[in-house]
Amino acid sequence: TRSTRPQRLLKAVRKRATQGDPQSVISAIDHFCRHSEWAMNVGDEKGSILDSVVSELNPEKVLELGTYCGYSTVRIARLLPPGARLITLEFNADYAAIARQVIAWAGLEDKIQLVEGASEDWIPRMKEHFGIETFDFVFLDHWKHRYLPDTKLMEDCGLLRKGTVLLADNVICPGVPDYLEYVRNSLSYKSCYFKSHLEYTKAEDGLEKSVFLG
Ligand SMILES: O=C(NCCCCc1cc2ccncc2s1)c1cc(-c2ccc(F)cc2)cc(O)c1O
Ligand SMILES: [Mg+2]
Repeated sequence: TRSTRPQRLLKAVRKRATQGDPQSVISAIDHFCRHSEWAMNVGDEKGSILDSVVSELNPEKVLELGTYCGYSTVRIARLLPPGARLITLEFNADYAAIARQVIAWAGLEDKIQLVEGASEDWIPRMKEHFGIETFDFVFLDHWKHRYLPDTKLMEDCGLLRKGTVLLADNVICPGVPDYLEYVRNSLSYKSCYFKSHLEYTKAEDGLEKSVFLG
């Protein structure tokens, strides 16, 4: 049967990228998505904004909601200090299987824990299951209708602390109006918008960075 797009993306990584070299994995995926097939990775333009937010924060404990093929997982993990840990949640088992292999090709398995399942099921179990107190950084890139309920769930589960940074992808396209309204009007967040473009296209999109004030 015909291969899937994530399978073809992984094949391009193995063909073009060097094992143990995260930057070459990132470049290989961007090349594949620009020249072969579009895929919903955060991409190189928004990815540079993601890089600068992570580099400035130097987080120890990171949560990513929505792994897909592991592109942003690799982007974030390559910048983390030794001993830092990234937990990434993926609902789709086929995506998770590809992401594990992309992460392994980049040589970043030791920093990353990929968990299969739904955010609403796993967020309440983070503390007891992973021994997590609070997260320093959360990257939201999963179902757009789950950004707001999962943010409230993280608040209720005590997973956010004063200064925790939430960075949300796709706040314009596909768009997350209820989430934006919440983080921009809530007295518990300091929020700002980084204007950019939908990955590999000219359409407007952007990232919203929101600092939890406690
Ligand atoms: O849906 C998107 N991303 C979420 C995939 C949902 C995967 C999930 C992960 C997970 C983990 C835990 N719990 C529950 C879930 S659900 C997405 C879509 C577009 C797009 C933009 C324009 C288009 F024309 C067509 C697609 C662009 C993007 O950057 C995206 O991120
Ligand atoms: Mg996205």
